[in-house]
Formats: sequence, structure tokens, C-alpha cells
Amino acid sequence: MKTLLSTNLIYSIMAKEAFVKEAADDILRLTEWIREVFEDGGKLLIFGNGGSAADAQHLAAEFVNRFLINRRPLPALALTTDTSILTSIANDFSYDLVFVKQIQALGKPEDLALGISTSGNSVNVVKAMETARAIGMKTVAFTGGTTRPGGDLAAVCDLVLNVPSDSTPHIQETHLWLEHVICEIVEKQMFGTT
Ligand SMILES: O=C(CO)[C@@H](O)[C@H](O)[C@H](O)[C@H](O)COP(=O)(O)O
Ligand SMILES: [Zn+2]
Repeated sequence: MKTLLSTNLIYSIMAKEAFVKEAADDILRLTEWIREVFEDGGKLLIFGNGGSAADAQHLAAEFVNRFLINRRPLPALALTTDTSILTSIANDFSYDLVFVKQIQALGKPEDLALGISTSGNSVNVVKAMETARAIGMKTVAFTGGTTRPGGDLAAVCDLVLNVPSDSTPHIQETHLWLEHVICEIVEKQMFGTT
């Protein structure tokens, strides 16, 4: 089991290294977009399934409360938290629409939709992106995969940050790193003194 520990750690690090090598410019581009959204009165709407739902909530909390700097709250909302909304849409219509209807209710052209999916193929995330795009929102996806990078989300997003790995856990670990580094950069750019 000790071998598993070190092998797992090495693969996790490799996923992050490969991602940063490929995506550094796109990461910085996204931090610019997020800063512009906040400065122009827009908000982030974030969504995903399973571990990525947890990521959506985690990231929204960093922006609304704080990351490393005490500053004004920034508008970010996870579409994964209201069980009444989620269960009624899934029950009355379809689970595929749980994010679509929330985007229709809350999304404005000045907002940014951020979908998180390790496969890039979760139908409810893909459909929500199509809806966000039709509203005129910026659309960004965090995905993973090597054979079809970005999956179905690649066709419906303005920017795809894809982790070149086929391991769902290592993709998720890289997404969490990405979420934290984005918070750090956006906070520094908007509120840092150095
Ligand atoms: O956290 C994990 C696996 O590590 C799971 O809960 C995982 O997020 C779920 O199976 C999701 O439904 C996978 O969806 P996606 O990442 O392909 O969009
Ligand atoms: Zn997980």
C-alpha cells in the first residue's frame, strides 16, 4: 500500500504538471475574464455533478467570502445547492434540465457560466452551456481526457481548460488546484497591494 501511496501521488502531480504546461495562457486568460465580469457587474454561475458539484460550491464560497485577502464579497453562485430546485426540476421534467432552468432564471449576458465535468460529457452541463451561450454569457468549462479533450463541452464553450489525463480523481485534483490558483490571481489583481 505504501507503493500505491507514492504511485498515486506521482500520477496526481503528473496530471497537474501536464495541465499547466498546456494551459498556462488559458488559465491567465480566464482570470482576466473573471476580473472583467466582476468589474462590469456580472456574476459567476458554477455547476457540475458529484465531486464537481462540490467544486462548484467550494469555488463560489471562496469568491463570496474570501480566499486569502479580506475584501468585498464577489458574486458567484453554485447551481448545485438548492435541493428544492434540483429535485423539482428532475422530478417534473428531467435531470438534464437541472442547470438549464437555473441558467434561464438567473443568467444575464454580462455573467460567466463555468461548467465542471471530468468527462466533458455530462448532459446537464452541456445543455446548460448551450443555454448560457444563447443568452450571450461567456462559457467556460473545466474538463479532462486525452482522446477527446473537452468531450461534448468543447463544441459549446468559449474556453475549455482540459486536464490531459484519463483518471477522474486526478482530473478532479487538478481542477481543485486550478480553482484555488484562479482565486489567488483574481484576488491579487483586484485587491492586492503588491
Ligand atoms: O467524485 C467523483 C469521482 O471522483 C464522482 O462523484 C463524479 O464526480 C461523478 O461520478 C460525476 O457524475 C462524474 O461526472 P463528470 O465529471 O463526467 O461530469
Ligand atoms: Zn471524487
